[in-house]
Amino acid sequence: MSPDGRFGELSDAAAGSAPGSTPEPREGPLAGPPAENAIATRLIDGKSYARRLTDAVRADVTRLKNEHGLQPGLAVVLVGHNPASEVYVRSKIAHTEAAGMRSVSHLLPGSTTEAELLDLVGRLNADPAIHGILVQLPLPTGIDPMAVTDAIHPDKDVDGLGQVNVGRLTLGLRGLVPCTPLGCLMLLRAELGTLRGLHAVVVGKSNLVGRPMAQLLLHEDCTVTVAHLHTPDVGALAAQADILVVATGQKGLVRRDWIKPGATVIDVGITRVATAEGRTRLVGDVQFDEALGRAGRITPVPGGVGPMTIACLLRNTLRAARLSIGLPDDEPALRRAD
Ligand SMILES: Nc1nc2c(c(=O)[nH]1)N[C@@H](CN(C=O)c1ccc(C(=O)N[C@@H](CCC(=O)O)C(=O)O)cc1)CN2
Ligand SMILES: [Mg+2]
Repeated sequence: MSPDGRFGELSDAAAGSAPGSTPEPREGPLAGPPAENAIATRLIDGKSYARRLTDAVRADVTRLKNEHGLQPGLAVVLVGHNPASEVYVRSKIAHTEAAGMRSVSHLLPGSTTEAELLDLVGRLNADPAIHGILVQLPLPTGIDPMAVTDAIHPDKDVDGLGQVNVGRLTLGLRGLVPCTPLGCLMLLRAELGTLRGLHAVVVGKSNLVGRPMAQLLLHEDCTVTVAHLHTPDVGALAAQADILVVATGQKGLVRRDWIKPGATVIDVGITRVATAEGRTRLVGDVQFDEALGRAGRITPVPGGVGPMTIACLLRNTLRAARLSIGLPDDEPALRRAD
């Protein structure tokens, strides 16, 4: 982000807002209102934002190949058989290839040891054709995720989870930012324009989402409250939020009275549940039907935050490749915390 707190040109364009401007209310799907005087809740179409970001990345990849003979390469590592992780990894590989990047995948058995995984990461660190390395989480028990994410070279750490990139984000220095919170921020900026002065409540304190999300919102000059499942009366805190980001993995945690009327709600949770018809469907951490008519804007599940995670992964990989040959960073530095 630039000194005025905005993302660079690509991110702004992809997320649909002109640099420095507050976007006009735009047309989009409106849900509700279920009752008179209720708010017409706007659904934030993450799929559409992600498509635009992915298109922009694909165009930049073509330019990078034509002008510099460089094809960005992403290595994805999956250990063991977790059905959800297998879906995400397949999707990452397909999107990487569709963006014109080189995709390398390592699908390892659940019996893989931490030492074997660290050895693979070391080889990928040394491979000049690989610009981004991603180890899919969660890892099987017995492998320390911190040790593995931290073994990835900081310049190839496209998940932004290693100590160096976490430190850079905290200090407001340029670095690679975790994909899901980066995607949430792009959605928020595109929908709301400046976030300065807004009260953001982040429910969830994971290294993957909650903590980096809070840091990003602080850099936007939000007042940030971080709550989690052990926070007493978390609903009353949430109800003070102009921006409510929920990333707990507790399906349906957020009820209607947790939402300040008109607030923007970003639902990061994804849980697969069985339906009465014997099928399955995905639900978020927010009781979606209760949020309609109450929230000003909300990300649906599916089709909200999830697609932005993969689009931001492509964006981070492109950035890592450009930086590897000394091209200027098109993502301006984060604002430094005072
Ligand atoms: N190393 C990482 N591991 C994990 C990450 C991550 O960012 N890095 N995030 C999640 C899983 N994830 C990507 O890995 C991910 C989750 C969800 C989606 C997504 O597009 N969801 C869709 C629905 C997909 C479906 O039908 O199942 C949506 O919400 O619309 C993409 C990526 C944990 N692990
Ligand atoms: Mg999630």
